[in-house]
Amino acid sequence: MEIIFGRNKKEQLEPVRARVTGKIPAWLQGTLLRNGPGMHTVGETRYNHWFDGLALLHSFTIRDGEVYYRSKYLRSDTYTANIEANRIVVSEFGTMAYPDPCKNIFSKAFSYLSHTIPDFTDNCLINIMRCGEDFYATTETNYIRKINPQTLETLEKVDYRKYVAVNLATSHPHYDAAGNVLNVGTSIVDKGKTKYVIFKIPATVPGGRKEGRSPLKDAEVFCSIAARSLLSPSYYHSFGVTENYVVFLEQPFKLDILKMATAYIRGVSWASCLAFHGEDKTHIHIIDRRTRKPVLAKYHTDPMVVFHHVNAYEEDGCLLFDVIAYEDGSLYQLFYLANLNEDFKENSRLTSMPTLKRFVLPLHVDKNAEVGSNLINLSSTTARALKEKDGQVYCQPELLYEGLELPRINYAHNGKPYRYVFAAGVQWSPIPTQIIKYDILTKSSLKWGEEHCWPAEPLFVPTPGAKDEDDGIILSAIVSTDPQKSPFLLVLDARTFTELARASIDVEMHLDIHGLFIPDAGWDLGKQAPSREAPARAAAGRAAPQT
Ligand SMILES: CC1=C(/C=C/C(C)=C/C=C/C(C)=C/C=O)C(C)(C)CCC1
Ligand SMILES: [Fe+2]
Repeated sequence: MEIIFGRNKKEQLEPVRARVTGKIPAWLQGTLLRNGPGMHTVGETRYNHWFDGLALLHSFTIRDGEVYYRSKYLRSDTYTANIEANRIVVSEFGTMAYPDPCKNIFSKAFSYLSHTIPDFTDNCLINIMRCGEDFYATTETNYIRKINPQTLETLEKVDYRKYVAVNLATSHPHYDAAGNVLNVGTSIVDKGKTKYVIFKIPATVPGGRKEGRSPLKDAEVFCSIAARSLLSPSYYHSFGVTENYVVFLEQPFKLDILKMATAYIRGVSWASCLAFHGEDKTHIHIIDRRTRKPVLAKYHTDPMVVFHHVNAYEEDGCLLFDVIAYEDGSLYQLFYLANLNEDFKENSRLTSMPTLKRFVLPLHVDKNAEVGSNLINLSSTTARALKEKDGQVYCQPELLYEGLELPRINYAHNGKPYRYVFAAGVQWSPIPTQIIKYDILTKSSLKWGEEHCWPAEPLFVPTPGAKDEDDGIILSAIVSTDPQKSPFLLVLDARTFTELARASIDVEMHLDIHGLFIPDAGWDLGKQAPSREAPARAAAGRAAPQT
């Protein structure tokens, strides 16, 4: 398992042409851009956790039935500092690092103090975010790194704190039809308050964006939600949106700020400051996007841990939202590299299965409804919302499917009624062994799987002009545990889940986390790729994409 997880991957700077078997649809032209950890040791030092690894970007450029692969380490400040020192000098999620090997007691004390309020890492290894014509590698701290999606070069370091007061922010933003970004971050003990801040980054600005001006300059706070506790805000990894509402879960998986403030002195990682509180509830916050204020009703459910929201929408006066839920916070424990070794099957057993759950909330709570009555009357679901004595609403979800993670949908249906969830299928371990298409309407599923194959998050790309929700293809980067088998990009027909093509790559590839597809039509050729050939010309010459 060392090969898949703990071993450092080589970057592939020159695009390599893949061996394509089957037929890639002619309309599929663009770049699949992905992010994930690639380097787990620096010099003699090693990271403890898989989420600590230095970000390795990789891309698959699909042009006229051919696929070109390349990869490059994100040149974050963290990467540069580590490489220069030839050891890990910046702390990550599961590894606390000590920059200066302190020579005397005074400098040691000073060094501790200057780290009480930590400057987090810019090792943006989780996802890719699009802001107008710009692309950023993202993690969950206050930093994002602009990248060139074509050459995978690292550009500016952006500190969210310069534009909105957040110390942490998700790497799963939402986009509206115009490309405006909506995201959530946590503002920790700022002017005596800890809050969750929902902010918007406009894709364009009136009069056009000036060359070199960061879209972040035009970011605005949309709304904020006071955290229930000043010193223990919830940890969250994503959120949901409908046409008129934002769904934010304040779950009992919490960061302990006092523990974080003393972590450096105590020699423990950020991960050790994160804990699940099974005795607490999960509070469901619903913000009206029109008034930018929380709705009056108070909703809650049992303690759970959600990393990924799938989708949310409104129907008949109700708000429905689907999430992948766990019964506790043990998932992140499974990714310690010490467990991801030969005894991996034993050490990485899921104690709580990731389950697709549907919650349904009444948007208006009838004052006259009886205490204990179910406020949901939708024939499509068994989810319930019970009125409580104090007027609060207790939500009981419908269990839809067990054993799936890394969910994706046809994003044209984001915030709207939808039917299909594309996800990675997991069984006994958090590592996906299948790709699943789950049909919420018929409660049936289709699967793709192959021996020794570990699929990445399956991404849906719609056929141009598609009318049906599943008219499109699924892209997933597959790594293999069999050293004889090359990694490949899999192209599935999203409707039937049959394989259309695979593009095998004869170079090393890493297991990634998240990413996005950039259709060629979406390129602003002038800005993004000054030296890039027009797609038609590149195709004619059957050349690898130019840099
Ligand atoms: C560095 C750092 C953090 C990093 C969290 C990370 C890196 C989470 C990764 C999650 C993934 C990959 C989930 C996959 O679905 C925290 C906890 C926000 C706290 C502050 C410092
Ligand atoms: Fe995620």
